[in-house]
Amino acid sequence: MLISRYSAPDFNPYGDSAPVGPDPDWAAPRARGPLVATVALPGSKSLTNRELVLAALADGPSRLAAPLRSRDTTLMADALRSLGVTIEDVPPAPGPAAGRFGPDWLVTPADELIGSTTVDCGLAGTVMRFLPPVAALALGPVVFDGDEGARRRPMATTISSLRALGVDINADGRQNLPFTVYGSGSVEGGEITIDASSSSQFVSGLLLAASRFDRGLTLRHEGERLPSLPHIEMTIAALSARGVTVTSPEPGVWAVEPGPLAALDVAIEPDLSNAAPFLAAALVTGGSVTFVGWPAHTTQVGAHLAALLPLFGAAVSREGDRLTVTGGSGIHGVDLDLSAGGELAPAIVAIAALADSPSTITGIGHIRHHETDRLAALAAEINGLGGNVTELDDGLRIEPRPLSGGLWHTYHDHRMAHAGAIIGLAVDGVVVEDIATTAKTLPEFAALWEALVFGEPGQRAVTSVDVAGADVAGVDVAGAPAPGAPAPADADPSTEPPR
Ligand SMILES: O=C(O)C1=C[C@@H](OP(=O)(O)O)[C@@H](O)[C@H](O)C1
Ligand SMILES: C=C(OP(=O)(O)O)C(=O)O
Repeated sequence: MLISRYSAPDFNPYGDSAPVGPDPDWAAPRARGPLVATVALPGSKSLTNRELVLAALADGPSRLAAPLRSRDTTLMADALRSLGVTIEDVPPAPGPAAGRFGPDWLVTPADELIGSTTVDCGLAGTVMRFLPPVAALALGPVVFDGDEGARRRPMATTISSLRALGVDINADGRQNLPFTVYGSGSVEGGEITIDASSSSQFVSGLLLAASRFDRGLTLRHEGERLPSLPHIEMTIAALSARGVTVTSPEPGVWAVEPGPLAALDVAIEPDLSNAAPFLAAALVTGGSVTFVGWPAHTTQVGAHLAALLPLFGAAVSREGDRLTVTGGSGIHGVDLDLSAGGELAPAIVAIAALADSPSTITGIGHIRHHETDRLAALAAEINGLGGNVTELDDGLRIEPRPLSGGLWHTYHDHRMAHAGAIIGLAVDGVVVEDIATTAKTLPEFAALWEALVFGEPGQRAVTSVDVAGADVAGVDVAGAPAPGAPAPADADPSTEPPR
């Protein structure tokens, strides 16, 4: 049965006496037993923002089915519109996800990209690193700026690489936002060497636009590390699907042939990185969470969760497009190199903080440059609840300790909010600051999480956040633990930090 309890804007899960409305501080719901639920989530941020850029540079209109509607993707769409691209809501195309995630986006490229505009990057790495190469193809100046936190994110490689390609940029001596790209309508292209140690997005941003450069691009990375390789593979796969020839003659080198980008209708996969907190809930509460819409093949790094969560003690099974994570044998510490999937780190570290033995997560020095310094933020917040987390140069050492409630700061970071919610499942009195920050990639997060924890068995909670009448995302709450599921977290010392 469909119910709309959680879609009511003034729904208050804490009872009639508690305040309703946009309280920025959110009492993270505590699980009183194993959570058993089925979850469906909206589209991937990384896929939506790549396909928006590629569709804008293509040789004809492209339809994006089930795109993510969130702050990061709205900023991308608005920025492309201001460069002259038309992006309209259209009725969903027939297909398995038709209408489930609201209207499709129809992207019609401009005859000529126009500058003389300002791009608000918000805090979106994909907007600030993917769009300057596109702006270089426009005619006229394009100013790039963003949130205060965005002005701290590294941009030196974007600035220097475009300059090496002959593009005029005025950054007033800064290596960060704001800066102005003076697009001349074309980029000659050629061969350049960059250092993408602090973000794979520098590579993806150049590759996405490179087939539109007169001579294409040969890009070489030279630096101490190259994080988030799956995201670069996602870029290459998206380009190949549109007929662009991309090769990687050796690790850290990519060559993009000049030529047209084909128009293409694309169905956006659900966001598997945003699945992390929901799947973690199964592990933390000894319950069972099924994610519906898990792609058979994907370049999303969130797919690694199916291999990562068993390292902590979860059982993972798969039937068609349903991936089920079941907890119950406790949570065990892990030693893990997470360089391929730094964006999964906040959820992974939150799980590790509730484990029965220490964990060391390495290979993630670059996440100091994400929405916030995630190594410092995770250490500060877990330690603030009584934990024992030590910052390493490129990671964290987590020695689980009994945790107690308190304010969990989020630093404008959606995944810090997810991490606080995970810990709040097992610890009384965790209050997550500024839960609205989750709108960066999943505006429905709090509603879905409340449905997961407070939902009445057998009922379905849906949210319809920004598309009237659309079933944007949902949680089905099951009546009983899955067969073989363990006792409630309250009764399981391994998931219940003592206090
Ligand atoms: O290209 C992308 O869509 C992304 C690449 C990664 O960036 P980093 O390489 O900076 O970690 C990832 O963490 C980010 O969430 C999204
Ligand atoms: C690092 C992230 O975002 P961004 O795309 O802004 O870099 C993230 O979503 O975890």
